[in-house]
Amino acid sequence: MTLTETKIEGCFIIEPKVIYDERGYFFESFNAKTFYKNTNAKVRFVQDNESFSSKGVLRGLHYQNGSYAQAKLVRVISGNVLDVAVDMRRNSPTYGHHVSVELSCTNKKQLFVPRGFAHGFIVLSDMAIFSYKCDNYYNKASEGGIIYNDKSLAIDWKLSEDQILISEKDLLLPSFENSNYEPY
Ligand SMILES: Cc1cn([C@H]2C[C@H](O)[C@@H](COP(=O)(O)OP(=O)(O)O[C@H]3O[C@H](C)C(=O)[C@H](O)[C@H]3O)O2)c(=O)[nH]c1=O
Repeated sequence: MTLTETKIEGCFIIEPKVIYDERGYFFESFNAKTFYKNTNAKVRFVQDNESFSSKGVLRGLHYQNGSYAQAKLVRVISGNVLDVAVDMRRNSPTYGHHVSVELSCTNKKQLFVPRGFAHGFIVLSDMAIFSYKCDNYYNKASEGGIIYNDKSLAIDWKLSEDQILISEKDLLLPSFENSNYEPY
């Protein structure tokens, strides 16, 4: 397993060691000892999520506020997505900056998104199964987010506007400047 810290401190790209043989492949999708040793992240994952989405579906940009903030370890089991994490930590030197990385069943890359980030992804393949670990439970009342096409963030989602499929809820999310983000 190799871990590479991104330009945003605390946000890591993880590439597992894949073992191929005549039957197919095997890799450890999570190993606590390696993960904690290499990220020094003080997280204890308590919830796994999985979602299925068709091409063009954009889920995000979401976070949970305050004490319900979630760190996430995200990966793609099938398909190919562009995954995006936006630094919402006002005291961070990379406040308002984002990381975007293609995660796919082919590259088997994972992204560790610490607490204090808005997170989302867009499906670039015909479909995608997205699987991730969270270090805090879902809490609907604490949900927040920012609109995907916020001008100040200028995220390149790779697909054209007419290809993007987004929920009514996500279309109503506020701009980055007007977000309701509460520090954890
Ligand atoms: C997140 C979540 C949702 N739900 C229920 C609530 C709704 O009835 C249904 C779909 O929820 P939602 O539309 O919020 O799902 P996504 O748009 O995929 O939300 C996720 O999108 C981006 C990618 C994220 O990083 C977050 O994990 C999460 O906000 O699942 C649950 O029961 N538990 C949960 O942990």
